[in-house]
Amino acid sequence: MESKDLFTSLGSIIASGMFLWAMFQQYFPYEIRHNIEKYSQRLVSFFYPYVQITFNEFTGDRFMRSEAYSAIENYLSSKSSTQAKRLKADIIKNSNQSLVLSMDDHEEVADEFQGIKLWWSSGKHISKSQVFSFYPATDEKRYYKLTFHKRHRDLILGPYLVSVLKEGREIKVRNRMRKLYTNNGSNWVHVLFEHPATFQTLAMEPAEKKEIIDDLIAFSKSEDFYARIGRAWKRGYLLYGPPGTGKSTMIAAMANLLGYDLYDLELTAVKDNTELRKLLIETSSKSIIVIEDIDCSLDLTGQRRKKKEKKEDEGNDKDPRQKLGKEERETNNSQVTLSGLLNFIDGLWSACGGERLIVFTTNYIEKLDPALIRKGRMDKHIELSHCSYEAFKVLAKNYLSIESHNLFDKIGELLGEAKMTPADVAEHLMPKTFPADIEFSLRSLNQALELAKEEARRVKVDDKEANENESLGKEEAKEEEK
Ligand SMILES: Nc1ncnc2c1ncn2[C@@H]1O[C@H](COP(=O)(O)OP(=O)(O)OP(=O)(O)O)[C@@H](O)[C@H]1O
Ligand SMILES: [Mg+2]
Repeated sequence: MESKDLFTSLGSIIASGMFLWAMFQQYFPYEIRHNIEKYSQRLVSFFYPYVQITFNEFTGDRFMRSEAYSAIENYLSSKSSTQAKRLKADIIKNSNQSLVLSMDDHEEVADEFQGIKLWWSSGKHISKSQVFSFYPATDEKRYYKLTFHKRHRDLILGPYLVSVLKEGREIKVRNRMRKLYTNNGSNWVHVLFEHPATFQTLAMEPAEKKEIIDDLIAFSKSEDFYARIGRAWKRGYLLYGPPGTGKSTMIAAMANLLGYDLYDLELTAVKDNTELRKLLIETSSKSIIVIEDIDCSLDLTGQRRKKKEKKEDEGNDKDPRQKLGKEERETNNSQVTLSGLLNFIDGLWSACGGERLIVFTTNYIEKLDPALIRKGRMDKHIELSHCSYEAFKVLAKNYLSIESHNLFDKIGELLGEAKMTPADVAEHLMPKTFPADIEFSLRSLNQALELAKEEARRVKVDDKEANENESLGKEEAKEEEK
């Protein structure tokens, strides 16, 4: 028998003794009773050197489940599945529909922290009114009880409980259903986020991919680092490249890698900076805030575009159709400004909650205001470009489950000359029959690449001719001038 069990039995004997005392207490005057209780408590704690802490499922507010209780439940789930004899099982509705096990009522599991042994037990109180009810007891109050030796009090109450709550919360985040939020005007609405993209299925150069994954994981683990250097725990990414190169796919892969929620912010639907601030304050920690096509969603080019529009409008005022277009544009126009957006990235609010990634995407990096993309705001710039041979191999593995084929070399060579996006390559590799006709898919891609190469060559010749004609024209003009 373990020493803790021995003490537990001793404790029960003493408790029984106390019960007997209680039976007689009505015959004793209050002072004597009080003294007896006081000394018996001391006696119990003298013989019973363990400390017990109870974590109730509901504290205070009956409808709010205690955060500590659910963190402990998650923390204990892996220990319960290996140690407890009776378990409770539940399905968590995340993308994997995983089964989560926890210990049933009145079970006990042991844990160890820095060589110290401690015990967690589960139990429930049933409120008196429910005990004799014919209906299922709904007023059950569950709790976890932690027992440890009193000489470890400081260590357990400090570092151990902190680590339990932290790990429990992390498990909860990993298991929870993640959400994709979109802004409907000034409110967020959400659906379950179930995008299957992962970095494994993302087609890009392996070294570059590894660098991004390492960067993301380092960010997610660097709470203490950001606190130490006095910066808000956030990081900005700018993804740029032509359409169909995998920018949106990479964002989904980021969310899946880190287990973060996604906030897809449609800036054109935000009325002004105040509304923007409200939306951003409502975002939760462990999330990615995405603004796609940043060059299209905001008048980031400042005065330039305004002037251009004004000029256009001056000329068009007489045409009623054009006028309608102008009015529409004005009503759709968001009043969010570049400085409002910069405030959102650097502002004080961004420190609330922490652990946020901010991702902008654009097809035209050169169109963006330098203030927006300077280092510190957008910490990492990632270019997603045309499909390379390495990227093609990932796609071939994803779509056709092949890692080599005699057409691979030819396709690799053509990819170097013809510019094709991963989206186009994927379209050719997508099986058109079941089971997939590998030969057909690769040949179709090969053919498309030949055509693209020919087209690229023709464009090059046309450009060259145009340049030659231009310089010839200039020379002729000079001659004429002479
Ligand atoms: N690098 C890639 N790896 C895997 N699949 C890709 C990649 N790039 C594109 N795809 C495929 O092409 C489709 C379009 O890609 P995606 O939407 O990510 O492009 P994008 O860069 O966001 O384009 P846009 O600039 O138009 O928003 C995706 O559904 C995906 O299946
Ligand atoms: Mg996209």
